Amino acid sequence: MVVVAEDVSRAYGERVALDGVSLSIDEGEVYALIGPNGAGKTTLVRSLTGTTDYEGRVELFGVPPTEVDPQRLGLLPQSFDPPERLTARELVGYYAGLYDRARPVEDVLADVGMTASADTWYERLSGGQQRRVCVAATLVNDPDLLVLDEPTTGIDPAGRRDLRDLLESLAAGGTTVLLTTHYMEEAERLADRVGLLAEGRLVAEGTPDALVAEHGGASRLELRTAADEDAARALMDAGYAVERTARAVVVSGVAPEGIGEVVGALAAADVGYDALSWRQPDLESVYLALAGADVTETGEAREREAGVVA
Ligand SMILES: Nc1ncnc2c1ncn2[C@@H]1O[C@H](COP(=O)(O)OP(=O)(O)OP(=O)(O)O)[C@@H](O)[C@H]1O
Repeated sequence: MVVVAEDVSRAYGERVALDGVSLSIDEGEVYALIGPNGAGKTTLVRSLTGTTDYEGRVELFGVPPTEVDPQRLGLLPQSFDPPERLTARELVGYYAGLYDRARPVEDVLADVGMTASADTWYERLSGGQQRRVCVAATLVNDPDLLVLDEPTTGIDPAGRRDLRDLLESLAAGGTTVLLTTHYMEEAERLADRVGLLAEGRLVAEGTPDALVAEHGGASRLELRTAADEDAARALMDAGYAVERTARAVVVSGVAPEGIGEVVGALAAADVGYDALSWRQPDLESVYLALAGADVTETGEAREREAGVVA
């Protein structure tokens, strides 16, 4: 095991930020920590990397975090304020200089898509470009364990995809990755295992598929109609499990091949509708079921992605 945490707790005065968290991460594994604002993700990352005090036991490569060879660890903190009057190239070069064995600066800049802007002062880069440079700084020592606290926040979708590809290829080469993210889709696609933190506790952990199967619930078929009540009644009479939300009538547990029958039941009752969308449960459903709060990727965004069926 590369990372082992046992019963890790941390309080800030009266405020309990972490409450007995245990987890372990294997070599080459990508582990994503998700959870609402204030759940304790950053506190856990800081405990695991020895950058805050904690109670409990933490070992990285079999030793306490403060004893780990810095050459083996790459850490991207949530807030990272490097000197601003340095160019991206100078900054990455500066971090490379801190290690005995560093990767060529140009290679690292290319990894994060910053070759073209390498000579721009850090302070003149966009927020997303700055985040890319910070990620580059964590890669210079070619670490065996990468710990990234919200690496993709502020990065545009194409950049997020590039970074995801990069992390995937690093993991395929044996690098162990622990990251936190508010993008459920990112955790789902990238992580071998996901841990959901809520109020300082690890409330669920597993592969994305296992979590979805266990906690994701049923598929949802959403109907937008001016005649909510008539639609709901017609579908209930036809034996469907129906729920009304503020903006839609939702039928749960309909398989894709059963959508036609739902449409038929509406037509038989002479109820029209404006739009219909179907969604299978995913990691966002798990998050909403267990942690309940807002997520960055809203339901509407997911619907646009899935496309309106009819
Ligand atoms: N330095 C600190 N002093 C006091 N309280 C803190 C400190 N750092 C974190 N906390 C509290 O600990 C709890 C956990 O915070 P933490 O930053 O670990 O959450 P998080 O899951 O990373 O949140 P976010 O998604 O917003 O980054 C919160 O209630 C927070 O207010």
